[in-house]
Amino acid sequence: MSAELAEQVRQRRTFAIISHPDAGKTTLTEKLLLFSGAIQIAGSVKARKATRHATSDWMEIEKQRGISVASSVMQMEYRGCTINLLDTPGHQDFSEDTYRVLTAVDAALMVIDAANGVEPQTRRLLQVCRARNTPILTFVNKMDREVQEPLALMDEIERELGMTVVPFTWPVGMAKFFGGVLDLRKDQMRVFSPGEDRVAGTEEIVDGLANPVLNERFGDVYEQAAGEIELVREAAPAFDEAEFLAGRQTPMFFGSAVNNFGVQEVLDALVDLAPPPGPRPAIQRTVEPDEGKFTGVVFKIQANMDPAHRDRIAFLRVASGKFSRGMNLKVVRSGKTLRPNTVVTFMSQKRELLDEAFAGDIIGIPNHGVLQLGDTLTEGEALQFTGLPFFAPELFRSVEVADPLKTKQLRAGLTQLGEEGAIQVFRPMAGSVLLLGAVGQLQFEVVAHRLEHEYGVKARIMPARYNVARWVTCEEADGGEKELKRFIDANSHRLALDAVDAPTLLLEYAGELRAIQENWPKIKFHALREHAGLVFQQRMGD
Ligand SMILES: Nc1nc2c(ncn2[C@@H]2O[C@H](COP(=O)(O)OP(=O)(O)OP(=O)(O)O)[C@@H](O)[C@H]2O)c(=O)[nH]1
Repeated sequence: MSAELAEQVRQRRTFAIISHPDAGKTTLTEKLLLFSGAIQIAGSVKARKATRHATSDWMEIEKQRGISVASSVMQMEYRGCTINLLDTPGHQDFSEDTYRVLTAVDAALMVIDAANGVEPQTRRLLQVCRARNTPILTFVNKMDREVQEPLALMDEIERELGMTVVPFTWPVGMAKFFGGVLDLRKDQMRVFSPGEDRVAGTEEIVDGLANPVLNERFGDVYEQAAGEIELVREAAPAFDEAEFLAGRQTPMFFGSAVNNFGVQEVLDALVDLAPPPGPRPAIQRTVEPDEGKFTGVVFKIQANMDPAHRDRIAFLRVASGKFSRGMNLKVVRSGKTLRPNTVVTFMSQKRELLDEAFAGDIIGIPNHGVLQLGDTLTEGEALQFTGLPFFAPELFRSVEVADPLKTKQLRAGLTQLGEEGAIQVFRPMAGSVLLLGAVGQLQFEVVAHRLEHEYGVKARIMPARYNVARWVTCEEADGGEKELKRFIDANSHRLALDAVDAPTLLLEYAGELRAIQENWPKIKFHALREHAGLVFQQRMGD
């Protein structure tokens, strides 16, 4: 069994695709799936695009929710590997969700629009990848358009994202003079021909980067590319696997997703360079992927489209061992046992019933609230995986029901939406009005809409005076619980409890924080907390 398991793990790649909206993530995803033969026509990937023309933002989100259950995780087979591809929501208001998706992958594919270079959302996402040392592959897209010079792009990525860039391919020209890419490793040029429906692997290949044919055929743009390559070869370091795996060095590829050009190289790089599932830290110990026993962690919860059923899908990353349908799983937090029979996988864009899954795979477990974000599932062992982040909200609202008789429904609805990670809910220690905290404005609209349609509660969402939240803790050496209680007693008027009862300081101005920190040097203030009240020390700024 363990030899089989080790082999299954070795053949797995699990990665997220990240970019600023409109860089071509959807298009690239679709082409990757086409290449691997996972789909004939990337139906649901295309469908996602159609929703973009919806009239209002939250309606769009509503529609996307349904589609994205199917399209947010995709599995494909390529060159003997099982590749799990996780999509990340493009809208920055939903970046918390994206951050959590990034905890479930072993690598990330960054798509850059060659005209726009590094954009704000790329920067934010990269910060999270860097904090976790996630290896990153870079695809520079839209070379068929008027774009930035490749040297300038390379420089920008290095400077802005703090990684060394190692080009694996180099473009010859751009826009209508885009001739193709020089493959620096295979010593050949792949010639570009436009066409959305171009079949994989049919491009013309000319051997030898210095082949005189290239100069004759492409003239100036070839000469320029050859000159740039010389510069790059002198300046850029050689590819170093350890640096790549540590997230400090990124292989860079050029292409045009819409023209199906340069996509196969990316898929090959995922197989050849991206790492298989590795060990994952839990509070109690480190878990190896090829351990015999199953363990997994819930990193995303998504409500299903059918509000009448209220079922939700918990997305679980298998951290170790093998999952088989019908096996008993212990939810470590609650001690409850689950025996999921209708676990789904996401092969070929359809939710299919799944019989088995291995470390690295993503499985979906429909449930009615038994599973929460961050939950660890095991065959019995008491284990809690760490690392699922919750960010201190930056926007706050108070929430009340129009009809006081619906108070119970409001609380129930908010509890579920909070567990799903759609919003953060705080109960102030003084007073009874609930507070909502979000990272993006759109989250409030979605919550109001869903409260009404899924829970039958018309909620009044009103301005709140807070702008800053910090989770507070105190280490044992600094007085621990006792000192924390002293702090809480003295500040209860500006403290609230979050969904897992972690005490949180709420402030109107960031400036107040400094004064409080000075007065309470033994208390730690955190902008990021992990599931189960554990805390990251690190500040993840903008
Ligand atoms: N010219 C050109 N256009 C492209 C290329 N790849 C994608 N596009 C276009 O760029 C636009 C955005 O592409 P998408 O794939 O929808 O971008 P996205 O990153 O998924 O966007 P979000 O879903 O908003 O995150 C679409 O109109 C694509 O047709 C390319 O290689 N060349």
